Amino acid sequence: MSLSEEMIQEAQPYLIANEKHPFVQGIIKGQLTPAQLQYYDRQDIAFEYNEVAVITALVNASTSTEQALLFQKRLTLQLSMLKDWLKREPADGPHDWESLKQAPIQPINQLYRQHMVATIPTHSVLQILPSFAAGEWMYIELGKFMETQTRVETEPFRSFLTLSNQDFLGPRGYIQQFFDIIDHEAQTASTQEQQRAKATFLKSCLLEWYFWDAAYKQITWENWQTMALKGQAGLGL
Ligand SMILES: Cc1ncc(C[n+]2csc(CCO)c2C)c(N)n1
Repeated sequence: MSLSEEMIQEAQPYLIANEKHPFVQGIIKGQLTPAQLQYYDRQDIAFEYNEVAVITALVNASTSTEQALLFQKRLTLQLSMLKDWLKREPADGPHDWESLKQAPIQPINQLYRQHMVATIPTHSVLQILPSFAAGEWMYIELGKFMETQTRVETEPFRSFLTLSNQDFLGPRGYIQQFFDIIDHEAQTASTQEQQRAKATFLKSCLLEWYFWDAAYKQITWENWQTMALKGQAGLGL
């Protein structure tokens, strides 16, 4: 079994957990509050800007010009998707990049972002790519799952986790090309390096679950602070 096949196989329990998360179920049933949706939106735009740094690092760490061009193409797509996203004006007012810069990065988002950027100093495609590819893989798989569900057809739920851009899919789609690169790089890596890459992939899958959870519960530094200073024990969020 190739390294990417091992990653995908071992990530299955995380995929199922993500499918079952009340936020994902809430998208299906159209049962999320504007505050939950707004929290997700703000945190996710900031998350995707952080991905720009990770994709840029992949361009730099590429082991062939072909790889560099693929990552560069993915980087351009990321920036154009972000541009479209920022252009949208949700009901609660415009969210241009200037005002988003003021939005605080909340705890789980910070943890996930730092997990990803921590791979950058390795200068290794095998270490950096799984941190990023896992999130992309998870969204693609959740998109396929959504197609099997009878879901609410009103916005904003209808477009959420809906596979629209075909560039991600198929044998020449981004995700398959990323897995092919992981397997190519694994050929010249030690067992320890391969295991580390897999652990990074799985940790991103776990943090995907916590990203939904943070939005569902609207976890902020402020309510963390309140809980701590009130002296309450446990994860009672
Ligand atoms: C928490 C979180 N994880 C991963 C992504 C990445 N992502 C989700 S959809 C998409 C484009 C493909 O449909 C990409 C890159 C994200 N935005 N938020």
